[in-house]
Amino acid sequence: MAKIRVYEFARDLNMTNRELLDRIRDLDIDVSSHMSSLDEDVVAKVKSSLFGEEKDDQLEEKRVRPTVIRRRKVATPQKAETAETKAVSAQEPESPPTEAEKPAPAAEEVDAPAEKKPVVKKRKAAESAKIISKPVTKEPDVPPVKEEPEPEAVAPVETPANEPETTAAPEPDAPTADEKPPVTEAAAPPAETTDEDSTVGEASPAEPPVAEEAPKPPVAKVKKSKKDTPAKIIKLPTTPPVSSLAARRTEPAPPRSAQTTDASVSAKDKKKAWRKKGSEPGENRYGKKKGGFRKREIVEGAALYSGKMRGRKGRKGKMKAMPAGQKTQITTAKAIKRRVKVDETIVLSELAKRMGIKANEMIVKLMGMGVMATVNQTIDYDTAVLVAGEFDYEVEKASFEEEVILKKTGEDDPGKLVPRPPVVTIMGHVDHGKTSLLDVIRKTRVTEGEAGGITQHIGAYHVETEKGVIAFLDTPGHEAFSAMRSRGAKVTDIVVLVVAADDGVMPQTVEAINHSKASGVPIIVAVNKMDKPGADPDRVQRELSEHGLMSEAWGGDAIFVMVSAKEGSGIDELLEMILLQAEILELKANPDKLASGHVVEAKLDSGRGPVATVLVQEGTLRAGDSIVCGMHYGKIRVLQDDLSRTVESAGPSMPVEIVGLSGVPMAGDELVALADEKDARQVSQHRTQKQRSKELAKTNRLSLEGLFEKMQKGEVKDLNLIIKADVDGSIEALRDSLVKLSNDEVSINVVHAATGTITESDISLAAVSNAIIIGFNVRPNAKVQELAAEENVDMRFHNVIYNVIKEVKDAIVGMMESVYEERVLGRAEVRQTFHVPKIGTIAGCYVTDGKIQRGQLMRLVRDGIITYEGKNSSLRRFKDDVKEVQSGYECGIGIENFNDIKVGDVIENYYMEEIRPEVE
Ligand SMILES: Nc1nc2c(ncn2[C@@H]2O[C@H](COP(=O)(O)OP(=O)(O)OP(=O)(O)O)[C@@H](O)[C@H]2O)c(=O)[nH]1
Repeated sequence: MAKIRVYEFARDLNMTNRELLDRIRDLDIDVSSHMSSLDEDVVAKVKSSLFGEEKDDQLEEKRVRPTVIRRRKVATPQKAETAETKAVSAQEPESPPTEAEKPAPAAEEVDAPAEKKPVVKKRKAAESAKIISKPVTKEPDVPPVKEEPEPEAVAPVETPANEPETTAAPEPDAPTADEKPPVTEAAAPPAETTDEDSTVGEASPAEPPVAEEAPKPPVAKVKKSKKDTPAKIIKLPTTPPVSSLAARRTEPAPPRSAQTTDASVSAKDKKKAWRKKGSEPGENRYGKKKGGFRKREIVEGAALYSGKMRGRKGRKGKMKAMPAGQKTQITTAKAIKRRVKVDETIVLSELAKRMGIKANEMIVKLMGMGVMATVNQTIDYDTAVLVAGEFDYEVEKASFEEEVILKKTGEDDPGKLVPRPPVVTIMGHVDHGKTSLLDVIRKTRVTEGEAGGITQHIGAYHVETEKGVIAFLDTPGHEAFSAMRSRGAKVTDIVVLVVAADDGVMPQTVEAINHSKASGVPIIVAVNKMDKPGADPDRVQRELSEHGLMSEAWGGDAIFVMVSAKEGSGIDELLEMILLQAEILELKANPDKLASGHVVEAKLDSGRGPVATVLVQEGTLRAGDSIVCGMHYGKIRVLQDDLSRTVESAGPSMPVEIVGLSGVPMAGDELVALADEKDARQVSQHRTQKQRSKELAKTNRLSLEGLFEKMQKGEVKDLNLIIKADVDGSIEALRDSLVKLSNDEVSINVVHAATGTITESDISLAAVSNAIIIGFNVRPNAKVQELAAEENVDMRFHNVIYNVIKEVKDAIVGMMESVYEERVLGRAEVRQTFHVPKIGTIAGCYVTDGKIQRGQLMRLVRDGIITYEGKNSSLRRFKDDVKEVQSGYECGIGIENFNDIKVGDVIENYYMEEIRPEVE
């Protein structure tokens, strides 16, 4: 045998280097360190000395696990009987005296405290009796055991200095079968219990004498031995992983010398000892199935941190292996995922977001493609396709599921179709008597209430005649309303063309004929004003025949009816002809489904919010229905017929006014009722978004193209207009007639047109686009007026379309007559109203700005809309009549011939100043 180094020898003997060195030095052999080499004879000498000593000691072995047996030198009982042990025994009256004397409990002391040490450390030895009970009470499965406390009680004895080394000792010694007290056996917890459990269970049986263990060197040494003999320690599965960790944390290791030295004890003896513990070979020493033991292993050192054993402690303390963390992989989206859906336009940032790339990258790419775009800029579909292609993305045209949501069904089942009333549109030239004719039919006097005597917007009426029901659409007669008229024709079944017998065919008459023909709508000619002396029906027939309308009397198929709205003659015949024509048309609809129809007119009502006149074409519209109407949606709160009577439902061909929309729709917008309000909102939101993106894209394009155009045109000037009106119909009328005024020198553009009052954003837009604002039947508030003055924005207010057109026309041709410009004196807010008998309503006001003068012109503005224009009839402070009231004061204002004053209204006081045109 060659020389062997001390540490190798110690490892073979399962001893610590220090222990072995001590042994060797005890034999008077000179060794300097664990690295010293030992000769064969020295090794033999040491061995003999060691074996000789072992013979004195009892060798105790304990099978802790099926595969693990712990061996320990057992000290003599006399040595184990320390004073402390006795004390502990004395404190336990239940303990049989024999047990106290037994060496076994003392032997436990060596190991058992290892787990309990933290408790022991905190308390003095004198308190050990109290501490003793703790581990037992902690374990619900374990009944009070006399033996339990012993390890704790003894612990301080063994490590008087409370050295952490002792605490780190995790291995409870295996008691022999003989020594194990019966009580402990009964109380012993199952092997699967926690470390503490096992410690308690294993600690209770009789253990080898402590004497030899007690004076053992500090654990620091043992720790070294542990390091020196890693392989063997790993083989000992007694200590669960957590204990191993604890041992590592508390640097010094438990005294293991006994075990390590016993490692050489034959397996035969171990088995023998084991069999005594368990009644059956398949059971552990507690008679329990031993399956749980197999799973426990001691893991120490690097193994603890290896991926194999890394993991968390599962239920019952088992270590669950967890896969080692994987390196982050950069993946490329699948081809199917590299598709984005884009509407007609998309905001750049949104596209970048959908593609999962940075907006900056996209901007750079676009710049490379010659497109300058910012993050919030809208790009059209084609650009989106190109830029997405650069990033390997495909762009699909998003066909929003609007159709799916709206569930547009095809043809109705013929069995469900029932006859419906005809929808008749009355068309004709200005002042040929359309409204008068309808008046007679409806037997009302609508004409009188209209501003300027011209119909401003489409009205829809439901007329019940003796022969049947007819729905009438009263389209405005002015040329400006052509667009709306053509829209009206789409929902129209029959057109009644009114031609004044004394005037004959005029431009709008021809236009009406063309619209009707284009829509394929049959025409019934009503030759009106037959009562007039100059009436010449033959002339009308002749002129109309030139436009393809040949009367039956003249051998054609066009129906001509001679009427007089003034006298009411020929009306019945006209209605008869309409119903006859309707019969030929076989007009049918299915009333048993959700309604759909078109908006005839819409406005913002100060009290009711957005109000739309709709003509139901199919199905039945009911109060409470969820609807989507153009870009708006809502739930119908109120349904009213043309006579303002609340109705529950409206069937096909029934015009009704609806309240409950989120905004004011446009005339001609389609209305669809949906089963779910959520769907309605979704469709509306989608439409709004689409519209916004369209406008944004348009604005961007326009600015560039406009610049180019300007350069091309050279001297040509643009007149930009912003139109704000109370109702949509007026906007269309104004837009059409104003744009038509464009000539070679001036190009008129409507940059923005919307319903509602003039807002601050309108002023901003006018400022940047150098536009003139035309307010039709609307008034801005004081703040907006101030802003307009600041920005030098010209605002023009009118309530007759003709006047607007004339003003603009005159301005273009440079023939402006002296104009009267209004000068606002001041405004007062209505805070209270009083009714004074014989006088009417008096508004209790507070003058907010300027001053109010008696007898001056005034207008009543409610929610930005002009409700009334007239004069203030009275002005009082307290009971005195005054000429004027300055701002900051309260006053009472009476309005001439007007009593419908409400709290919150604003009274605007003004006068007209004549402005002479400047002579160039
Ligand atoms: N003598 C006579 N006058 C009529 C008759 N019908 C209408 N008028 C008059 O003709 C004028 C115009 O009538 P409206 O009904 O307003 O004509 P309109 O076509 O509706 O006009 P717009 O709304 O501007 O398109 C009014 O002064 C009526 O009194 C009629 O049968 N006989």
